[in-house]
Amino acid sequence: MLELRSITAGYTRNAPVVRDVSLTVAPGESVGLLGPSGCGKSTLARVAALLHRPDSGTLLLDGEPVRHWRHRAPRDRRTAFGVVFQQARLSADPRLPLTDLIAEPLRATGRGREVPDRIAQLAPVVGLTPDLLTRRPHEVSDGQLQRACLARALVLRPRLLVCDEMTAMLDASTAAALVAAVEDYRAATGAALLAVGHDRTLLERWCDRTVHWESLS
Ligand SMILES: Nc1ncnc2c1ncn2[C@@H]1O[C@H](COP(=O)(O)OP(=O)(O)OP(=O)(O)O)[C@@H](O)[C@H]1O
Repeated sequence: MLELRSITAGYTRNAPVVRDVSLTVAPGESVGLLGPSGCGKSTLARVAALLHRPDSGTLLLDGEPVRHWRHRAPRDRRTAFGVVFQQARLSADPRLPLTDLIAEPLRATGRGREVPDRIAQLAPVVGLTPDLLTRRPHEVSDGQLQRACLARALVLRPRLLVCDEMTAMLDASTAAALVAAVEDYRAATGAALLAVGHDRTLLERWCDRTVHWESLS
């Protein structure tokens, strides 16, 4: 469903951090992307999730080339992806109670009426109790906030999840709970997964196949 062909991307012209990288994620497949810190994994993950426009190369989604990234991408393409980042605090609006944080994508796509039902479905899936849902990010732990960020990523029922070091800041039991929540969602929906990280043991246990950064270009 997702094919990255010869992607070159970066933040300044003439100094790309991703050079000529190719990677495919088949429908329903889970792919682990392993590599050392700073090699460009997150940048590639952002390109894959349509959050960062590459300098060159082609991204095919369901065989169709993607021509627009970020807010210019058509809504049905943007909402095909659910993304979870490493640092929940950087990706969570500090003013919003967790329930509104999770509901953000529904409201942004004019589906606010679905909020109560989706919150009721997702809170137990990610292990958030009702008392936590009314708290703001500064009133919960990193692990609890990451649970909310995972629920937010799932709320529109994406066909592809991109988890960028989702568990890197978490203790082992929270990490295992979040991986289990992702796998339950994938088993129920057939969604695909691109999981980025540097923990070989975790990625090899979690994913159908794990590819090393150096083998991609
Ligand atoms: N917004 C940005 N502006 C400029 N340079 C950036 C930006 N984000 C990342 N970089 C640089 O791009 C390179 C690749 O970063 P990236 O975050 O993609 O690597 P990574 O493999 O995900 O690293 P880590 O495992 O440490 O998260 C690094 O040298 C980093 O300093």
